[in-house]
Amino acid sequence: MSVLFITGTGTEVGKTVVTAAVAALAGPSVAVLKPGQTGVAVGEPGDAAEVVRLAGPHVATAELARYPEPLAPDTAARRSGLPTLGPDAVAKAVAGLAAEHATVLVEGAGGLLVRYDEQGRGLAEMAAATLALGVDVEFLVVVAAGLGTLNSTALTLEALRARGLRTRGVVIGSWPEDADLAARCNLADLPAAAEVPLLGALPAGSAAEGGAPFHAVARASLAPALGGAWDAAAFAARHAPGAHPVG
Ligand SMILES: Nc1ncnc2c1ncn2[C@@H]1O[C@H](COP(=O)(O)OP(=O)(O)OP(=O)(O)O)[C@@H](O)[C@H]1O
Ligand SMILES: C[C@H](N)[C@H](N)CCCCCC(=O)O
Ligand SMILES: [Mg+2]
Repeated sequence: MSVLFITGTGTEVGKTVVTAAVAALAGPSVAVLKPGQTGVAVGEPGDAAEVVRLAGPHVATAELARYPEPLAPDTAARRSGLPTLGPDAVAKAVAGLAAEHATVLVEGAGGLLVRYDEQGRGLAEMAAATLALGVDVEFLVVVAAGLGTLNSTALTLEALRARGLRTRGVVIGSWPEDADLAARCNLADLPAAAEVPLLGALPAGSAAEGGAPFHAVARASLAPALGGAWDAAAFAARHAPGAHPVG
């Protein structure tokens, strides 16, 4: 059983798409938990539904709190009068899912230090509470492709290390079709900035179609089993200007 907390260097960086890609490759026993969903009304599809659309109906999903306004969970809870979500409730939910599924993916809202409750606790505290229950946890950090990502990635990894939290690697959430010089250099420089491996890059547009096409893109875009090295040079060659990439 493996539990991966999926965070990012910010919001809209591609965490949901990467969560779906990891779920697509995780085999039949996989669950995705979105502890706090914001900006989505009751009954509307949120990130968990998007993962199922992309990865398939076999993915079990759960969500613990939902707030209508597209804000940080703590802010959205305060403005709506709905209860905040604390790390212990999330840890219990993760442990329950981990007892039933070989792979559990937990997608945060926004970046790592986004606050979910009045004490300012968030995904890092949720992971620590899960570890305290005896469930091993690693992080996957979803990062941007272009100029600026080296700093935001290094800051996020520094914050994880300062909290004693382990990171499996980083993944570029959306690789642009017309990658510029900075993006292409970042393929080589991200591992040094992050001090963990670059495990893949999801081409922009990957979320257009779910099911088999998405599974093919996920297979072509992520290191097998998110372990070992990922061939960034081959990826760059496949996505070089004028190339006709497959995934
Ligand atoms: N590789 C990709 N291919 C296609 N669309 C993408 C890709 N990455 C991100 N997007 C699109 O960009 C938007 C933001 O992506 P996503 O929802 O994954 O961000 P997020 O980091 O999960 O945001 P949040 O903090 O709200 O959870 C979505 O509309 C998504 O479809
Ligand atoms: C609404 C959005 N899509 C996310 N769910 C919430 C992102 C909160 C980001 C807070 C911040 O870092 O300023
Ligand atoms: Mg998301």
